[in-house]
Amino acid sequence: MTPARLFSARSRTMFEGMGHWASSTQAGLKPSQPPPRQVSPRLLSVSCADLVKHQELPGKKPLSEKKLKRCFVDCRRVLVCGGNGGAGASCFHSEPRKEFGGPDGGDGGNGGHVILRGAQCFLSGHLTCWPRESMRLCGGCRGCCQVLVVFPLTWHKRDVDQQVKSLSSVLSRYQGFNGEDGGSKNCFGRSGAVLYIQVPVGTLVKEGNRVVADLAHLGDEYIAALGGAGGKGNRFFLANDNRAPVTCTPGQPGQQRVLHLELKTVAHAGMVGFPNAGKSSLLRALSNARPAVASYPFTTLKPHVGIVHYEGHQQIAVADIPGLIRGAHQNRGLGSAFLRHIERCCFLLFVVDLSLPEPWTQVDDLKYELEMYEEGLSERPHAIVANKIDLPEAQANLSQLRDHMGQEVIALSAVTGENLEQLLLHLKVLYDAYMEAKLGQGCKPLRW
Ligand SMILES: Nc1nc2c(ncn2[C@@H]2O[C@H](COP(=O)(O)OP(=O)(O)OP(=O)(O)O)[C@@H](O)[C@H]2O)c(=O)[nH]1
Ligand SMILES: [Mg+2]
Repeated sequence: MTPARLFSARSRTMFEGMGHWASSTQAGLKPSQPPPRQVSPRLLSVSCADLVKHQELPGKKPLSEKKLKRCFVDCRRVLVCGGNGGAGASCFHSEPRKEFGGPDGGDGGNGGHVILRGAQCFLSGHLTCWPRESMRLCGGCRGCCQVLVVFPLTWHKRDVDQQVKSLSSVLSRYQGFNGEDGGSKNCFGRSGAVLYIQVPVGTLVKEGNRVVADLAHLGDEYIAALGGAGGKGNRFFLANDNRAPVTCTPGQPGQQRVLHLELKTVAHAGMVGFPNAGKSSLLRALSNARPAVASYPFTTLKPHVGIVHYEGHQQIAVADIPGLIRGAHQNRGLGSAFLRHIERCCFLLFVVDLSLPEPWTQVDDLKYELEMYEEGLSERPHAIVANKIDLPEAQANLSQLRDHMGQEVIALSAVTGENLEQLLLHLKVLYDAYMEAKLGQGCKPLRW
């Protein structure tokens, strides 16, 4: 299938050869097969390059990586307290000509639970107990349109944009809503509303060292703290041997727990590579994500996820993981903190800087680091992407890399857009294989 991105390119030239390309790829074109004769491969490359150049959004100043990093939090310690139950009432019915009407104290309402919910939402982790005037219904995404999500009125769209896939807005303490006390005339107190804490999909919930929940899918929920039961009113204690009970019970306090939230970025493909290999440049070329690009190492300080659109509304999420170096598993460079973001990726793209001598050593080192972090991680389905093919020294290294690897190497240039379409097609092949494997196992595949 042909990536829809190619069709949605702004370049007019793209559409000239589209008809042939679409029909032939739908007939089962493999990424290794050359495109059909009628279509000039150069035309496709040029359109990708155009895409790379024209992706800047007009009028929107991109935030610096440093500022984005400040907003990115992947660990949080949270104290969650369920709402307290309301107290039962103790009173007696009384009206003219019916002086001893019996006990009519109602029960207290139950305290509200505190629930963690995996949401792929532009709002994450916002407290729902701001003053009523500042409440807004979030209709912005599938994950939370039924939930009352509240945020301060002073926040702008740009502020909430940055909350995506981060625990930065999860507060250190959440208190559930209390149940109301019972009243006279058998009035039961209202139960406290459920307090939803929106956390990004891929959040692991730990209590001590024990993993208690894994919110790996959109809409996954975990009851972090139970609300306390409401107390009983004196009407509840009415019995044959006690026609006028005065007893009523107070509400139970809500459950209190200290939880550790840990975010592991969830994406279909994870880009792994040494600093300066061109991972961020590649993500910019493939998607609308805007990670910072610069010629110094460790430009990227947090994972970025970009979406690659394909025909039929299929979307593949690609994550740009900060650069790894030798010894990353021993906390060298940016350390092992970012290795955990690779764990959740369904398949990997090893991005190699082809302009450096002996580029195969980069792949070996990367695989070693992954293996040291978690056994079997380097065995995930993967592709080797040799970047910077536009540089003269890269051409000489390519054949050596191919000989050493003994598998397909996708040589491309993230800057000029040369051969990007081969990567797009290969991504789709990896994605299809992943979907098939998941459906074969009867598991729910990750959809974006
Ligand atoms: N000539 C050429 N330069 C490239 C290409 N891709 C990336 N670069 C350059 O390589 C440098 C590093 O690119 P980045 O995309 O920031 O690399 P990165 O892998 O994200 O680096 P870190 O964020 O530090 O891990 C930049 O100066 C890019 O312009 C390419 O295909 N050709
Ligand atoms: Mg980068």
